[in-house]
Amino acid sequence: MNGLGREQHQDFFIEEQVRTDRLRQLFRQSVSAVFGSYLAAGMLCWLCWDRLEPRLMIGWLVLLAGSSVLRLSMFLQYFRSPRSERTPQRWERHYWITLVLSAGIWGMGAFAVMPADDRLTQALVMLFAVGMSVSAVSCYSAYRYMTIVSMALVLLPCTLWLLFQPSKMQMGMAVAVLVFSSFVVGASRKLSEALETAFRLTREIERAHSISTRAAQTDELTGLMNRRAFFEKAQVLYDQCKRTHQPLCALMLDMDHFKAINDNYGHQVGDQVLREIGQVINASFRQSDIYGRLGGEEFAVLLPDTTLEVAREIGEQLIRAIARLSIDPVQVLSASLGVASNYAVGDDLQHLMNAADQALYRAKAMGRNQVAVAS
Ligand SMILES: Nc1nc2c(ncn2[C@@H]2O[C@H](COP(=O)(O)OP(=O)(O)OP(=O)(O)O)[C@@H](O)[C@H]2O)c(=O)[nH]1
Repeated sequence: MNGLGREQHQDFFIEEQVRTDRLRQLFRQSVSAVFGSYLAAGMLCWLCWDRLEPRLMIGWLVLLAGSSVLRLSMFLQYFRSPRSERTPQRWERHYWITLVLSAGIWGMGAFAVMPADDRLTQALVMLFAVGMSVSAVSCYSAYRYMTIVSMALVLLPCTLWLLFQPSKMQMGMAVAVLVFSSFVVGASRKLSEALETAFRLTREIERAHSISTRAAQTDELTGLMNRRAFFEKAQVLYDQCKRTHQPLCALMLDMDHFKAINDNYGHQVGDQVLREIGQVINASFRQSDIYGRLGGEEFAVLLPDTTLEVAREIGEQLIRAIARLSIDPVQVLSASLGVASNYAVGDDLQHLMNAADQALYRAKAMGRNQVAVAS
């Protein structure tokens, strides 16, 4: 993937993360809406029990209870599902369906129970409907269109009916509700934009942090871990092997006569040699092993759960692989390697690395291009 392609891919990835964050926010914020909408309807029915048609109220409350149970079971499924399955693709449609159903039942129910000739009760019904629509702003702020649709479904049936009534007071109430709603819709846009910006910024900061952390831990030339990252990870591995009484071996590798390669062919060729050695090392070890470039032409590897004999054999294979490299115009390439085991040397990482280093210098002293084991 080229630079532009990678950037587009990362932007797409951030967009997906922001959508997932919005969905999580929606589910977290709106659990209370299920109880709130049922309570509001229940309270309205209780307050107006003598003024409204009981059969209609009971029918409304039963339908609302059904849609609330449906919504609650969706919330339960969402919160019980593994994080990897809480995706917008999986949940947004479900959410929309249950939202439209419950807001529709609320709005149509309020319209059905509204008496044609009792202004006080009409005002009370409108008061509760307006309260419901205001709470939609706080519950669905992560999804602006959900706010608007739920407000419309709750408010419009009663409001439109009032708008076309002959009385000035009824018409005025409807117009006031519509004007008030238009302000709420405007505010919901600002709120959802602010939320989305906050989610995007958080994700971008996380991405920048992970890029800078990776850069701080990586050796630029070879792409392997740098010295600091190697010793940080090595300490964790060393402690873990010590706790679990696992054998742990260290390999120290140093190129032979590397100065001559630089002197004879130039620094760029020297750099290319280091890059290719980095690739050989990268391809030679397990995921559980730790390896990095300690500096110059020196590399280190830690092999958990590995005996000294096996580590020595792995070291032999590594210097044979390096000797087989053909990097034009370099004629001959070789490396020396020292091996040590945590069973044979002192009680900390530094001792283990020093022992492998001393073995490396013995390999150099014995004529290079070979492996020496710490005694
Ligand atoms: N091209 C290149 N050279 C480097 C880099 N880092 C260190 N060097 C060179 O590596 C060389 C190391 O030389 P020495 O320490 O004398 O080791 P050597 O020539 O390999 O000799 P022995 O280790 O004794 O076999 C020096 O010339 C450094 O300048 C690097 O990142 N790129």
